[in-house]
Amino acid sequence: MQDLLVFGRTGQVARELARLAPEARFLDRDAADLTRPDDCAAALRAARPRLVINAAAYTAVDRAETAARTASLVNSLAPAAMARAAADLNVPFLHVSTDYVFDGSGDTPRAEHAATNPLGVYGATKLEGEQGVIGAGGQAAILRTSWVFSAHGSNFVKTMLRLGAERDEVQVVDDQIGGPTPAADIAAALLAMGRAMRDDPERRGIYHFAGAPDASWADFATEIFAQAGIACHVRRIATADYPTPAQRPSNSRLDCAAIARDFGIARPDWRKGLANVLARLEQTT
Ligand SMILES: NC(=O)C1=CN([C@@H]2O[C@H](COP(=O)(O)OP(=O)(O)OC[C@H]3O[C@@H](n4cnc5c(N)ncnc54)[C@H](OP(=O)(O)O)[C@@H]3O)[C@@H](O)[C@H]2O)C=CC1
Ligand SMILES: Cc1cn([C@H]2C[C@H](O)[C@@H](COP(=O)(O)OP(=O)(O)O[C@H]3O[C@@H](C)C(=O)[C@@H](O)[C@H]3O)O2)c(=O)[nH]c1=O
Ligand SMILES: [Mg+2]
Repeated sequence: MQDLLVFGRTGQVARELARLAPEARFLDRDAADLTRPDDCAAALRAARPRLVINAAAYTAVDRAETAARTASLVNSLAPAAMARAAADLNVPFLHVSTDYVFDGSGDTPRAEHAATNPLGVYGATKLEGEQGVIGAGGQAAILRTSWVFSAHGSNFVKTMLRLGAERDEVQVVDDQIGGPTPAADIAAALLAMGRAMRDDPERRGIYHFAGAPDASWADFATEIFAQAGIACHVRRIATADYPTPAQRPSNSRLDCAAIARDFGIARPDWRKGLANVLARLEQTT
């Protein structure tokens, strides 16, 4: 895609965007540091893009609990500043957000308009980012996704492959349910949305997008070991038996009907995405 500007270069989603749209411009931390929101706005204005995607974020959920100031700059103030600059230039702005804006109560999938109530600093700063992006008043869309994995960066698949090689058993929570989502499918969805937004200035708003079928982290771990041929037993435990600094939502199910209706984008089967990621990891090791 021509004249596409992406904030982020090294992250999971950014790397998959680079595979699908190598001609785009990618700004890494040196080119645009999100702890400096004004610099990000200036970089956006200087690039004169026709479409902007923000794929950078502070994603260390537990560390965010004691780094609220940095998380707020990166996840809230920088995206808001980018969205205002994009609105001034009259170019569409796409932003990525998370299931962690919800508190995870209940056991049914949440739609876009469902009440938010983040449980931790990461989710709270991502929610403020959403509000800043929408509040900028331009043509903006937010893709809320969940449980992202890919061959790059740090994610649950790579953690399980590492632990599975070291141990006979891992203990994994079985009472948090959500949709694991391949970063490659997120990148494809963002590019499709971006094209549609450039063609139709009315297209904007919040959309949910997650892999199917919904699963627990223990289900996810079990499938990772099965596909990778690793003999490691998954002991299913309760969240209460896996204490972490930040609380995670129990119910991360996202209702993805709106993106299917408005953009024709269906939930991808994460088990196929997992096979692709394992094949790519196999090639590189
Ligand atoms: N990972 C997940 O499970 C989920 C992620 N999301 C959202 O999806 C989006 C993409 O996430 P994902 O690809 O997983 O992210 P990663 O954690 O893989 O990468 C984060 C990216 O943000 C960059 N970044 C962090 N801080 C700064 C900074 N101060 N200045 C510039 N760049 C910075 C990192 O750069 P560097 O390499 O220099 O640190 C890196 O490129 C984010 O908005 C995230 O909130 C939503 C749901 C789930
Ligand atoms: C490593 C490990 C984790 N767990 C649990 C902890 C947690 O509840 C769950 C997943 O662990 P993670 O550390 O990968 O989870 P986390 O980093 O919280 O993942 C989240 O990242 C942010 C950026 C998002 O936006 C979310 O959608 C989600 O993907 O599994 C175990 O039960 N056993 C283990 O051995
Ligand atoms: Mg993590």
